[in-house]
Amino acid sequence: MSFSQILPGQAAKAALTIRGASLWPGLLDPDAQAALMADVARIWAAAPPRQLLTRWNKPLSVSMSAAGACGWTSDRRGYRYAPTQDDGNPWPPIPEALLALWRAVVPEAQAPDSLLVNLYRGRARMGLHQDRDEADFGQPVVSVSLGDAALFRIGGTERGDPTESVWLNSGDVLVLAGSARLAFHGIDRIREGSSNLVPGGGRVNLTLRVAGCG
Ligand SMILES: O=C(O)CCC(=O)C(=O)O
Ligand SMILES: [Fe+2]
Repeated sequence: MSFSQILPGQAAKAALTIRGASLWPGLLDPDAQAALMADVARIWAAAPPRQLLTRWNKPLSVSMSAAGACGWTSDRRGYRYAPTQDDGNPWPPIPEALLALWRAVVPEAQAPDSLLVNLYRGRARMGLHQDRDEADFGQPVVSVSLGDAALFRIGGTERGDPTESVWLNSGDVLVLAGSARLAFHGIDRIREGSSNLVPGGGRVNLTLRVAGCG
């Protein structure tokens, strides 16, 4: 993939901002999206997606997998980054194409040590939340959308702050950094069948973070 040639120029100029978050619509072309989907299939072969339980013993509607030195997980003990899968196996590596994308869009940041792979099907959604299980909020969060479109909502650093919504489409890249790093955000719904990129349908979201385990 040719991120290293295309991206630095584009990454400097192509962003829209929404509540302080940077959005690059369509940064990944269809070939890059298909190659990333093949990377996701390899991650799923080593770490199958599953509906994690919350502290309240309720399953999340999104199915999750992970890659990297640690993987975000949830169970009755709460949310955390785990150094291995439940069966003790290591998480698969973060795909090289995503590491290259990270370097292109957030060149000043430390390398990511964790990738969360979210699968949304049917009525899956993600309630408004902050990403705050990481060690250093000075490091950004980079998220890539693949497959069906999703209605993304973002507000401020207080739960009651006003929010704005935008449809995220396949190939879009979003960065939460600076004042938006701790912004509340979530996914209200997906538009099922709006893409056929994901085998079996739905939407995949890839979120790269510096958890602090690398
Ligand atoms: O699916 C998305 O676009 C957002 C996912 C997210 O916010 C998260 O996994 O923390
Ligand atoms: Fe999040």
